[in-house]
Amino acid sequence: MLIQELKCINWRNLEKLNLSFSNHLVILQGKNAQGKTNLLEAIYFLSRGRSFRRAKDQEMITWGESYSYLGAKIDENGNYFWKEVSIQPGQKKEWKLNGHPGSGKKGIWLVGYFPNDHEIVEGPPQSRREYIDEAIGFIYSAHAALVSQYEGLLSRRNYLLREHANEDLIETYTEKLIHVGKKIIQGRLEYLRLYTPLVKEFYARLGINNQMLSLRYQPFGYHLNKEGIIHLEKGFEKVKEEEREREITIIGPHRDEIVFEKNGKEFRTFGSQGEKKSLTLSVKLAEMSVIQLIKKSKVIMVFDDVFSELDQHHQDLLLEEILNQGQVFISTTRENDEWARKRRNRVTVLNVEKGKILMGKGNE
Ligand SMILES: Nc1ncnc2c1ncn2[C@@H]1O[C@H](COP(=O)(O)OP(=O)(O)OP(=O)(O)O)[C@@H](O)[C@H]1O
Repeated sequence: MLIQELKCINWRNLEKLNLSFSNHLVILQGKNAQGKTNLLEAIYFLSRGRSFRRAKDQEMITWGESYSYLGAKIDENGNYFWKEVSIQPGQKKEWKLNGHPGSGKKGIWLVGYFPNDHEIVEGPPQSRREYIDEAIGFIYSAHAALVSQYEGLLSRRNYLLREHANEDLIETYTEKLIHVGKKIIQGRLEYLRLYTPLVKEFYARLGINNQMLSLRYQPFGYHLNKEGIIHLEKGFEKVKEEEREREITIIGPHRDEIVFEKNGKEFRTFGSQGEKKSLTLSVKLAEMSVIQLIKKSKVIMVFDDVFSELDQHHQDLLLEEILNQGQVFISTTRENDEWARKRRNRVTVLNVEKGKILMGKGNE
């Protein structure tokens, strides 16, 4: 899958853009605050239907303007389609596929890396749960629907516990929560079976190969045996009194943890900045690989400010890794990049300056 053309009108600080991409690797080079991230955000938005910044849609509109537009021509193994979105204040964003109304989530397989993704490794358990559920939900919309159903049930059950509601009614919600919760846990376990070896492989390939990296699913307050049997019912029985006392749902997939360890020590606490960055990148590259395996399509990747915290050796390893993948957009403040110059037949360098995109020196 490739973005062949990209059009932006009134997208954050970007001037009206009409870009076409011939190379698989596009490097957006520029000083701080020029619009590099805004361009990556536009590409991400077209694929995932929202900003990676979790910003409101209206924030995308250039200050002082009344609408925003994005459009991309996508090449999917020789089949072409256009995906477009328009945003206007006070209205729902409008998606079009080949000129017809469509869904924002359909069509473009993409994985993004942005600096706030370090939360996946260093953040609280919730960051990892949200990340995994979103990664699965991007491939299987049924998983996203289950997560949203679970959140609704959880909120209702917590309300009933707070209100000391009728026991039968609470139990009805316990059953529903267990039913949906098990499906979510099963989905996560299945995903992790495919995903874990890939994370380890990329982590080693990015140059950190003298460490035993492990990734495990840690259930909270219930037993999960080796065959993947989920004993949520017994778990709920055990915490019944405590739940009534604390007036909140204590166990379930909303409390589980996905633990990354290096040599048996938790990564979150013991990883160096560089190691954490390499792990976050491995996590994203593995996500890309899973999509490729399942969807049988090359995945577009966007990497924002990817080089900071990595030494030259690890930067080069990453670039070599990336060059073997699908279409990749990278933003960097590195100027006149030696690496890109050496490979200019395979790399397009674009300079981003005050919202304008200019052909970079590496292409001359
Ligand atoms: N809706 C908007 N309208 C106009 N400008 C905006 C809007 N939203 C953000 N900006 C501005 O866009 C500018 C560029 O932001 P961007 O995050 O793309 O920078 P960047 O080139 O990635 O820089 P850095 O290297 O510092 O991350 C910022 O100065 C920001 O204030």
